[in-house]
Amino acid sequence: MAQRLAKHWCLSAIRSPLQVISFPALQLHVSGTAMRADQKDFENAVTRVKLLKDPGNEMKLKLYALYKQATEGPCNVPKPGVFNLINKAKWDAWNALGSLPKETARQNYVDLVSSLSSSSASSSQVKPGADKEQQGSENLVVTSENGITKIMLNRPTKKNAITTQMYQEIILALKAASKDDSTITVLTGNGDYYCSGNDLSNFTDVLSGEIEEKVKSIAILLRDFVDCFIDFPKPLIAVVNGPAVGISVTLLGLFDAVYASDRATFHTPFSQLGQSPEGCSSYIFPKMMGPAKAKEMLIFGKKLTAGEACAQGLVTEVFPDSTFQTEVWTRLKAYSKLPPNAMRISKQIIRNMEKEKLHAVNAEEVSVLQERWLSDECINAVMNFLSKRAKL
Ligand SMILES: CCCC/C=C/CC(=O)SCCNC(=O)CCNC(=O)[C@H](O)C(C)(C)COP(=O)(O)OP(=O)(O)OC[C@H]1O[C@@H](n2cnc3c(N)ncnc32)[C@H](O)[C@@H]1OP(=O)(O)O
Repeated sequence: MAQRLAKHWCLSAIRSPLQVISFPALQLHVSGTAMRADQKDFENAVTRVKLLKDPGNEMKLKLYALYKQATEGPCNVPKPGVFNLINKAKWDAWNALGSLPKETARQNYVDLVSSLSSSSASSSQVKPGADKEQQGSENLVVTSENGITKIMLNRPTKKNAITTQMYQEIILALKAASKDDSTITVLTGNGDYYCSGNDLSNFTDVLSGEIEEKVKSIAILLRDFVDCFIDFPKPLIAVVNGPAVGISVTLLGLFDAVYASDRATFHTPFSQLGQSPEGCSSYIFPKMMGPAKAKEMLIFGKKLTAGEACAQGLVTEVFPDSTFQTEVWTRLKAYSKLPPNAMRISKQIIRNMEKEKLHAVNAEEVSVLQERWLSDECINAVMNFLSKRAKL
């Protein structure tokens, strides 16, 4: 079974030989360690490493070598043949560690993952108080100006589909925005789409035997991601500039205002994808729009127009596309001048009634999804989407 799943999810591993080096391999020899890493630290680092921005092949080899040394000790397997490029590179890296003790390798692995995590974090943070500060990455542009922090999905050629790296960057951007001196935070998309949801390639960069681990790390990421929206302390506004799909729709229930262009549509094709709802929508949508309308969306995948979404309470207000940006940003500038503490406190008093419940719903949705991602229904639906687009 595991082999069959891995075969399905493995498509994207067929590019350059070193691209298929798997992430638990990511290790480097770092000396001068202050604290000893225990087995739990090591396991956490193994989980975290899969969520990092791709650090490049050289670093992946270092991580691989340290991982092998930490778990199996010195390399004593036969050297792969000269044409077996990937395995030979991995063997060379492991063998180069000689008789490094397992504990040292484990510590070095943990230290290296920490250093990679913090450099990836600092590269996407908005500095408090920045005026028109531009941060983030190519795919996520974060700016802060006139009391408004704007987080913009910037992958228009892929309809702003969210990669695992972008989930992490959004978490960091929200954490930074919660502490900066802006009064409101806005999430929007660049191009004709607001967001096409989860990037369906997120599961494909795995090697045989790694699918369960990968799914587990994505589940942790999803839970942290949604938790950030539940806990976000300031007014959070979605500027829905075009169609929205999947998780970008379900999350809207956690925003404080949702302004939509009349070109926007709202689509949650979970059953079609063999998946199930997330973003606390299984709880918020029925409360917001009544069970009948919520089930039409979440079970049957009915796509709503902006007007319909507004009538169901998912959208605050719809604007003509031709004047959307001007009208919405004028409105937001006015809101950003309201007393920030009063807004935070009002948000808090509303959210606190339900916070615990929302965290519990999030945990339950993620646990169900984790199983769904391993189901034939889900694998077949995602493979179907990806294979239609595969360029040979
Ligand atoms: C880690 C936590 C996981 C949380 C789980 C969340 C659940 C979800 O979000 S489920 C929703 C997943 N999203 C989808 O099912 C949408 C899939 N995309 C589409 O159906 C269509 O692309 C579209 C209706 C959004 C747009 O169709 P259109 O004909 O206008 O454009 P395309 O040619 O199809 O797309 C352009 C380009 O973008 C790529 N792309 C679009 N959406 C995604 C996506 N979700 N994942 C990966 N790639 C996507 C598409 O493949 C095209 O790429 P190429 O130009 O390279 O072929």
